Formats: sequence, structure tokens, C-alpha cells
Amino acid sequence: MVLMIEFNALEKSARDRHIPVIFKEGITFIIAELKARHAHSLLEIGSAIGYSAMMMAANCEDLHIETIERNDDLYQEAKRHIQEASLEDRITLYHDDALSFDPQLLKGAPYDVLFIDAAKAQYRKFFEKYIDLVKDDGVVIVDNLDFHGMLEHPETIGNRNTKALVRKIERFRKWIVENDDYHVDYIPVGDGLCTITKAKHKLKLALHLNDASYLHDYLEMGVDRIIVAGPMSAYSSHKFSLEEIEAISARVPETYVMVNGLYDEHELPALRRLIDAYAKMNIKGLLFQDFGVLHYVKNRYDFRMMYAPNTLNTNYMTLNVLEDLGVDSAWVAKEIPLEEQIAIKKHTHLPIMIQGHGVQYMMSSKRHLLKSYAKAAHKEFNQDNVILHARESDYATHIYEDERGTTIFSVNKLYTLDLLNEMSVFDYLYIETNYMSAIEAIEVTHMYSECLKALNEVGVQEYVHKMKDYLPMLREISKPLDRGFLNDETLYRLEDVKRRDNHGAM
Ligand SMILES: C[S@@+](CC[C@H](N)C(=O)[O-])C[C@H]1O[C@@H](n2cnc3c(N)ncnc32)[C@H](O)[C@@H]1O
Repeated sequence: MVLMIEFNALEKSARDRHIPVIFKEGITFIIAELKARHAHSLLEIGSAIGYSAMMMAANCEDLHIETIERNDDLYQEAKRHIQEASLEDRITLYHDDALSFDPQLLKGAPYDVLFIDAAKAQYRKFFEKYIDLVKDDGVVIVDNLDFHGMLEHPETIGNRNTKALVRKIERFRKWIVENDDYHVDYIPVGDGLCTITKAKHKLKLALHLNDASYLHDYLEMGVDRIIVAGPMSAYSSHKFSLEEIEAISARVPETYVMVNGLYDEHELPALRRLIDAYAKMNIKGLLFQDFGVLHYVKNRYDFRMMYAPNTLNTNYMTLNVLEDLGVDSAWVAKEIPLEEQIAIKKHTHLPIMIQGHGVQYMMSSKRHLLKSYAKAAHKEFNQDNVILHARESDYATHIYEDERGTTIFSVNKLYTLDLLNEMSVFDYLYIETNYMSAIEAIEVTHMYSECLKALNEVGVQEYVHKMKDYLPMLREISKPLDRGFLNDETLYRLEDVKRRDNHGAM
């Protein structure tokens, strides 16, 4: 056992040389936490001269530590101290950059504890790279979240680089606190620690609202997110006025608004005015597909930004780029099979929404196709309910036209009530209510909500039991149903569409 006095000398020597080792109160808290958890394995990012690793090993008998340090001099010094203290069998030291380090080399995963104490600007990258190596009931401890009090008093920072660094720490803090997958406790000791534990992952319900008079019922059912269309929204047959949206957002903490058109230059002033108006309401997030929307919001407003193009997100690398751009969540393309959607989700940390029920978007045009056709063909029809039958096929689609152009939706509705267990890797299940009556929307949402509750709160057996009860009712209430593209190769191959129509439709 190493003597306490040696640690004091080690700490002093580090501070004299401006090597930022952890504060005494900080390491005391961590040791208490390790003991309370009976921790056996810990991964540390940022060893410096080995002070914190040795303190933890010396004070927690059964603990094995692996620690990564990229600086050569510090690595060599840490190695020497660990040898001198005869702690080599308890502490494994790696000399590498933790961001390029091959995690396969680690021996102790999954870990009880991950301790992140390296380059502060990279906290999120460290976190995302190593979080999967932490046990489900493990903990991540992050040091320096106060950054010498500067986070609370940014006006005191003169240096530009420090300012940028503080901004990055703040961004990490905000990101992790607002991330539903984790629970964060802030510990005001030393230079500010936080402990992060994994929340039980749940698939939540997001609803495209088509009638605000049932808002109360939806909230009672446990719908987590309400998505509304307003002026300048695309792909929605029901649009709310600004006053209505303000009233909805006052009642629903998770209100998202569709600002999801592709906008022309001349529309930008109106678009900016609209976003300014939303910023005065209690709106949590915006659905967008035009990057002009992201550009305008970024550094100006605090909306959560969901990238929701209808067809474009078909691989995880796109999603990772979006994440780097500050996008908070995304919707994966609906035209790819479920298997591929799940693979995408597994490779990205971005929260993903996926359609669970309702008509599916097929295509859209900025042009007014119905009006043009009516004019050219000298025909008149009820533009709210035009159904097109494709030539040489009995495949039917809704055509919907508004001031943003023309959208084509499937007539059949996608259903996934019996796939919720497979889909539970996703973050939000979206109920699309275009072409649904208010009653159909209520009843359908109720069934999904009950099945999700059973799955999330009780277990798979209870869910299967409920789902089997509900499925025949769902088929009665919401028809015609099909699997959309979940089982198909692609929408774009005629054989796939035909195969689906002949065998998959119910
Ligand atoms: C705050 S010090 C660590 C102090 C140490 N945990 C202690 O309390 O005794 C941060 C260390 O992280 C190292 N570091 C920074 N970025 C790193 C990276 N990407 N990979 C590995 N080490 C890194 C630095 O060289 C520095 O030694």
C-alpha cells in the first residue's frame, strides 16, 4: 500500500509543474463512489502522471484500472510512479491518443466506471467512443465541468481560445443534460464533477397532431412529443395558426413544429419572421429539411433541431455529419427496409424517429400539379381528397396540394403495432395522422401507447399479449393497412411494389 504522504508530494510536484491533476475533494468523492458501488473495473481517459489512478487503486482494494495517456513525457512518468508503488498488476497504462486508440486492446470491458479527465474540448467524443464499454448499471464520471468557475462567469474570460473551450464544455454539459438516454448529477466539489448513469432506453411516442381538441387525451395517454404543422410547413393536410400553436406549446413541453419546406430566396424574410415568432413561444424543437433553417437558428435560438427530409437519411455517416453540424435528432428514410434502419440506428448516437403508423409520403413537388391538371383538362374536383390510380397497376395514392406544392401519400397505412419489440432500439415512434379522422387518430394512438407502456414498463410477454388483443381492432379502425417499405428492398423497383401489393397488403 502506498503511503498518503507520497501522494501529497506527487500532487504538489504536479501542481508546481502546472500539470492539472484532480483536486483532493474530487478524488475523495470518486473513491467514496467507487467503494459504494463495489467497483471492480475502471477505465480512465487522461492519466497525466498517474496520480488519480494510483489514488483510486491504493484506496479501493479490488479495483482494476486501465488508463490512457497520449503525452509521452507524462506517460513515462506515470509508468515510473506506478512501478515504484508496485501497482502494475492493478493499473494498466496505455500510451496512445484515446480518440484513435483501438478499444479492442482493453481488457476489463464492460466497466463499472469510466472516468473522463482528458482534453476538455473533446469530452463528447470521448463519451461517445467509450460509453458502450460501460455496464448498463455503471457510471461515467467527468471532471472539470466548472472549469475554474468560468462557466458561471464567462464575462471574466479574456483569452479567445479559453472562451472557445468554455463554450465547448458548456455545449457538452447542455447536450448531456438534455439527453434522455442519461441521467446526470452535478457534484460541486473540486473543479465540478458530474456523474452520468444510463437511463433505461424507451421507445417514445410522437404524434402528428390533426385536432387540438383532443390534446388532453393524448397527454393522458402518455404521448411524449406533439408535432404540429403551421404556416410554411410541408406534407401536412392540417395546419394550425400561430395562435393555435402558441396555445398548444403552452400545454405541451415537447412541442415540435414543422418548418420542413424547401424555401425559395423570396420566402426567406417570411421564414425568418416565422422562426422569430416561434422563438417567443414555448416550442421545444423544429423539424426541418432546408439547411437555411438550421443556419438561421444556429447561434441565435435554442430550438432542438430535427432533420426530417423524407428520403435522404439512408446511412449512419450522413447522420454523424448532421450531428457535427449541431443537429439534435433525425428521421431516417422510410423507403428502406427495417433491417437497414436498425443498422443505421446502431451506428449513430443521434436520436432517431421512425414512422410507426399512418399514410406514407411517396413524393412531392414544389409545383401545383392538381391546379395545373384541372386547368389543362378543364376538370373540377374536390382537392382535399384526390386519389390517383396508377396506370397498369391498382396502386392508389392520395394527392394533396397546398401553397407549398403537391404531395403524394400512400392510401394504405403503415402499421407496426406487432413490430414494437424490434423497433424499440429507436427513440421516437411517429404516428402520422394525415387522412385520419380525429377519432381514428385517438384510437390508433391509444393502442400504440398501451402496447409501448406494456413493453417499456412490464416486458415483452405483456406487450405480446396486449398487441394480440389490439391488432384485430386496429385492422378494423385504420384501413387499408400494409407494411410500407419495411420488408421491401426499395420503393423504386416496380417488382417490389407489385410483390407488396399482391402478398403484403392486408
Ligand atoms: C487533467 S490531466 C489528467 C489528470 C489525471 N487524471 C489526474 O488527476 O491525476 C489530462 C490529461 O489528459 C491527457 N490527454 C488529453 N487528451 C488526450 C487524448 N486524446 N488521449 C489521451 N490522453 C489525453 C493530457 O495529456 C493530460 O495528461
